[in-house]
Amino acid sequence: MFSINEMPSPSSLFAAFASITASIMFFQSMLYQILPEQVREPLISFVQKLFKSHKPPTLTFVVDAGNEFVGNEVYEAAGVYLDTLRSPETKRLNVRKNPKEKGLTIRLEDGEELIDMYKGIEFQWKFVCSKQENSSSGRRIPSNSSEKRFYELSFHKIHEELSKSYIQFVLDRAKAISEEQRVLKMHTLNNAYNPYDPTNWQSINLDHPATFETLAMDQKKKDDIIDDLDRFVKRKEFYKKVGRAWKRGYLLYGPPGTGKSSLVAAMANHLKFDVYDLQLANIHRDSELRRLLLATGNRSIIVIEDIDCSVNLPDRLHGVEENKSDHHNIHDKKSAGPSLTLSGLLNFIDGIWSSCGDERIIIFTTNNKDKLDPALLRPGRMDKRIYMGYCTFEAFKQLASNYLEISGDHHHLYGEIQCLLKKTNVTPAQVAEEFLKYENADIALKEFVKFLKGEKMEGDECDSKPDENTIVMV
Ligand SMILES: Nc1ncnc2c1ncn2[C@@H]1O[C@H](COP(=O)(O)OP(=O)(O)OP(=O)(O)O)[C@@H](O)[C@H]1O
Ligand SMILES: [Mg+2]
Repeated sequence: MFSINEMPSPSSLFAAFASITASIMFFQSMLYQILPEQVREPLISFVQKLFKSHKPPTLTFVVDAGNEFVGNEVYEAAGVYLDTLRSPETKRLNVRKNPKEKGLTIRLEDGEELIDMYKGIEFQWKFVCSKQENSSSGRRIPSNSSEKRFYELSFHKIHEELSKSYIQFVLDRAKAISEEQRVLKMHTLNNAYNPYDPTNWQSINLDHPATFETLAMDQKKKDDIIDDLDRFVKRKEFYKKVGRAWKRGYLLYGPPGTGKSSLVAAMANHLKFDVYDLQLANIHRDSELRRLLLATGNRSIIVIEDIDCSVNLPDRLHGVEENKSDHHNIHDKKSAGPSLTLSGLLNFIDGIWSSCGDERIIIFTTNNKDKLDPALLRPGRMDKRIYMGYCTFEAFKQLASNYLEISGDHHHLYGEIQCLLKKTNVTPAQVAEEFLKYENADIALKEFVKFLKGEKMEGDECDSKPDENTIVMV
């Protein structure tokens, strides 16, 4: 490039250096685009090793944990994301178990390094845990610790722009991973409920096994609910655009034992939302209701079970007047002042409170829809009403598959059972109860036929002769 007696100037040296660096980068991105995934990473890392002597200028971001008041999302995300990258060279990891979580939390230990490839470019992570000698130096140190923990993220200087999209990628991945690992919580009101204590919710892990797969319900209805939920969670921008609070109300109604509570659990498991079980009978005033609702987290389902009988809410129009006249409001007798009213509840459903949070689902359950105040059922309050009815043949087959491991539509008793179910009002809970009594599927079904005959209402007889060839089409 230069003749012997012609010394290169510093600027031409720098230009040559920059052009070599750019060529290497270009070569790497080309490799990234044209090579199949399996060989891409090893080849690129080989090329990088080849040029290792040619030390590129690096830029290092320090990602610290924040302080006790304001955390650092990038730090948290890095911990979660890096746990999914293991290098064969990793020697030490920090393992913890939070009593409230199911799994282990595994993080890098001091000095451990990892290399990640993003769009063909190398990003190097290092975890550092440094002891703080002098806590009066004015630097930010968590008050209960004399250690400073942080990650160093290093990369070639020319990739500063790309590093921002890489950090966004890490944040997004960590969010998705956390969602997968999320342990759902069931929040209930404290036993020693105190209306003046804002921390009245107590939580336990929600380990309800009900899922949409195991729920006995007609498939079309199930798909309709799943679609509705999925549409709701991905429409944040839409709700904002049309000026609506991002919430959805469901009313589940039907006889006892038809799966209303099971459906709530299936919804929570499907969406990975926490559940807040709001027992209205414990709440005395609208202000308490508001306080409790404000203390609920995002991505949650607020459930009010048996809305028709949990409280006797004063009528919306007569509200306080009725309380004063000592009508039949149970709360008013306990304390003076405005008690919990239907309008308080309606305000909350209408979303006045919802500016404080996102993604809330509100579910009311009842055995008697007709007893509800029509104001509760107005469109926009309860967006969807779902009837949970007596056991249909399709629901029965789902239960037979869950409890007796019978799959498909074939069993010589199915024809008779289908006929009997049409003439009987049995709930899925009763069917489940019968199935639990037997371990052998054939015996269970035979006994179940006897049970149905006992429950059967007057009407046509069903053919009780076993028919080996019955294939039931649904
Ligand atoms: N549709 C269903 N699918 C699967 N299991 C069901 C279904 N319905 C009821 N069960 C079984 O019966 C039990 C009781 O059902 P669940 O508590 O969901 O009924 P519910 O409609 O909420 O009753 P209630 O009106 O008394 O609150 C459940 O634990 C479950 O085992
Ligand atoms: Mg229930």
